[in-house]
Amino acid sequence: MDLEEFDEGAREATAGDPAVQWDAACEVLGRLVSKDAYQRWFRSSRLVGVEDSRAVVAVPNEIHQVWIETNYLPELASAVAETIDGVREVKLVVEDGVVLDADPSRGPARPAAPREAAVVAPVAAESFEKRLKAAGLNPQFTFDSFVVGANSQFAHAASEAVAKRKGPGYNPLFIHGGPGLGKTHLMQAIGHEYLRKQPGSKVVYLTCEKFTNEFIDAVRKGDLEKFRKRYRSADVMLLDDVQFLAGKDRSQEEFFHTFNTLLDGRCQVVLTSDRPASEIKSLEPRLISRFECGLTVELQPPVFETRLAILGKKRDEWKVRVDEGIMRFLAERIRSNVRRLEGALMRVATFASLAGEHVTEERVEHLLRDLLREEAGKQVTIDTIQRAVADHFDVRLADMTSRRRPASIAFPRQIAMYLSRTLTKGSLMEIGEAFGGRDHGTVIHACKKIGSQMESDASVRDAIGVIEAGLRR
Ligand SMILES: Nc1ncnc2c1ncn2[C@@H]1O[C@H](COP(=O)(O)OP(=O)(O)OP(=O)(O)O)[C@@H](O)[C@H]1O
Repeated sequence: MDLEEFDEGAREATAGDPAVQWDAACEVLGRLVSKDAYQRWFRSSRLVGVEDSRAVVAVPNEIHQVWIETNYLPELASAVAETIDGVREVKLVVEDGVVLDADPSRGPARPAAPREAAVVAPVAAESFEKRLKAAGLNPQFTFDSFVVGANSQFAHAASEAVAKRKGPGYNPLFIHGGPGLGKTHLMQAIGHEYLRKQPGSKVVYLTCEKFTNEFIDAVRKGDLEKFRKRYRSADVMLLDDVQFLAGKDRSQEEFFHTFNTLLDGRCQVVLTSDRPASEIKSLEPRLISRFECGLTVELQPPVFETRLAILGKKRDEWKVRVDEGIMRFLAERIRSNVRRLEGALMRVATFASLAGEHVTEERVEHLLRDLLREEAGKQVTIDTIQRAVADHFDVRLADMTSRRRPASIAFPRQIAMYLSRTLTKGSLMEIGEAFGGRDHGTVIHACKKIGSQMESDASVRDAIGVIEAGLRR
């Protein structure tokens, strides 16, 4: 059937008037997309009709078709499904010879016969929110709500590339970093984007703890087949906190097979962990190498400007009022964990609204004393580095500052100097002073030596990685 025939057939088959139905759909659409997006992309579109539970929407040209298909299909589908009885799919077709008119003052665009079949989008009866919920996703965790800083630039770009299927071999994508730094947020943003662009895709988010518990349950009930089917048929699998697999041999075995099936079936897998795969204790080597065969990215703690931007974003999202000065105070004092930063903002905002008074820094200091004390304990100082390094190499803390020179002591001391230089703001003089009054030349020499050993010797790299991860936890 050609589309002109379809046009006629559809009109007859539809009980309602397409123009009236389109108006109703547009009313809903206007709430789902921005005013600007509505004017630009939908005002010159029209409903041709409905046939066999498929709504046919004509758009002025291919640019509209591609743009709507890529960016607004779920919203269009929801609006149409909500307002027209029995609609299960939306099809976009391109009008022939329509005048493209995005200016609302010029009246409605002139409809013409649809020319070309474009895309068929299945409309789930449920809303987008329901689909997010079914996938286990938090609706707030999107790319839009994620503030990108130097600490997260690479991880963010990789996640976007995966979501847009632009990465060549980013499978699996392995995101690691300390607690509360946005790993779950980024991972779920990928799932969110997939569902938005491909409403029919099966996105599964779950924590490794849940995976393990369900697996144990399935074994107990003799229900393994159902368990396998559920997870092995996903298009996108988002698995949070894989460090939880450490030491759980049977779960690792099952996970290994699930993982292989997913990758073989071209499912996109995204994993998060609080440390690099190679540092997860008691994790089978074959799993480590599987985890590392795609792309590994790290989230670092954000710098002051990024922390302030995150606070600004949350303040806007939550529509709360907190002074700029207090925001700066929070960004300055809470450095290691964005979740903690958010919690502090929420506490201050709640206090301000309940007490109805101007919140001073002294008041905030009192209000957040437990949190600020914990945070102060988290900060990496030359002292904490010396302790961590002495602990790791099993030497006495006093040897960090002593004059003793055997390699078994000089080497850890040089590593501690290197870490002090890279992880603290201490000057060469201050660092030298903290290591038993050594001069800045000694510190430079230690940093150069360890820096070049890091490049050539994997065991030095590993040792430093382990100490660093411990310091950040
Ligand atoms: N760059 C960011 N921009 C906006 N919000 C952020 C950012 N980073 C983290 N957050 C917020 O901080 C909170 C904690 O983030 P998330 O749960 O993703 O951390 P995580 O790294 O998975 O932590 P954990 O390892 O403890 O599970 C979330 O509410 C998230 O939205």
